[in-house]
Amino acid sequence: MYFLGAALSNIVIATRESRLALWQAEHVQALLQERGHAVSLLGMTTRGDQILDKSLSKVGGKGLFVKELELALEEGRADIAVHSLKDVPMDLPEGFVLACVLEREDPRDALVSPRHASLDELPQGAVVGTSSLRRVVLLRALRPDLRIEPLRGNLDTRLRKLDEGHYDAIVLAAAGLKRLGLEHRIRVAFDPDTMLPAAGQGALGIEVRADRTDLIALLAALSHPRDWLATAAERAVSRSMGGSCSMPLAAHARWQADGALRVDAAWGDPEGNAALVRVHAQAPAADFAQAGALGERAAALLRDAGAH
Ligand SMILES: NCc1[nH]cc(CCC(=O)O)c1CC(=O)O
Repeated sequence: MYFLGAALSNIVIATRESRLALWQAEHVQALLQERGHAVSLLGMTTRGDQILDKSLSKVGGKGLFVKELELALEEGRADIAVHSLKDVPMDLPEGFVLACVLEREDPRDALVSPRHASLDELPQGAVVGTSSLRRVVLLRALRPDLRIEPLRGNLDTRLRKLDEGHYDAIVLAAAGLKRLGLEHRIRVAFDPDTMLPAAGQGALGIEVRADRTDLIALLAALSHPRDWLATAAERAVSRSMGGSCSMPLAAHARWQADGALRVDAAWGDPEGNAALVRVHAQAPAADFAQAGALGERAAALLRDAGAH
């Protein structure tokens, strides 16, 4: 029998069963199949999927979406887990690593609204749905008059709640809408400089057990080194700030024409008493150490400016 490279017999991807999670898992499945690997999916429901009535930040945060998948890797029921990088905790549990970060989709936030074409066109006091503290503080800085109401659930649920008339507009990640063929629902994708994205937004990361060096070598073929370094800098901002999703924090890194990496970061006071803090830092980032140091510098600037 002949194998293409060092093909494993069958790679099992552990995935949540939301439409977006399945799309992402199938995307990685297709990329690996193109390279000659046999790949199947193991669908599972996580605690994060079951808790739909409370704000995530109150019930334990992003880890809720990844723990069950990690258990499947631990027990050998699956080999890899595909995550929206935005939902991956800054520090993985002992024994797990990110094997790669793929090329990033659109990192921007998008406004979705049946009647209004942009944020500026929303009437005074309009109701905007989002449960992201980052989006709350950024929206409040742009339009203090808006009534921001909680909105949870997967993408289809959120769009349904909008269509049922509970909100005048909602804010979602452009990447998720594009992946699910819902790009036509986007009224405007926000300029990242006005609605600074979350660390890792739009990127996919693949998690494996640290001892699976066979998989780590194989997955290097899917890695996008520049997007991985940029998102590493963003994640370093979050880690340095104490990195939970209960923090209203934005971090977005972009490569500059001169080859340096520029990180923009913002922090807002959830109580709304202090003004939005906004900083940026720029440096060459040839490796993870430099990208991490750049992110930490941006975090230090945030703290100097009053973020906590
Ligand atoms: N927090 C949920 C989540 N995690 C990843 C995405 C979208 C896709 C991405 O950022 O990669 C979303 C939905 C959203 O924020 O609207």
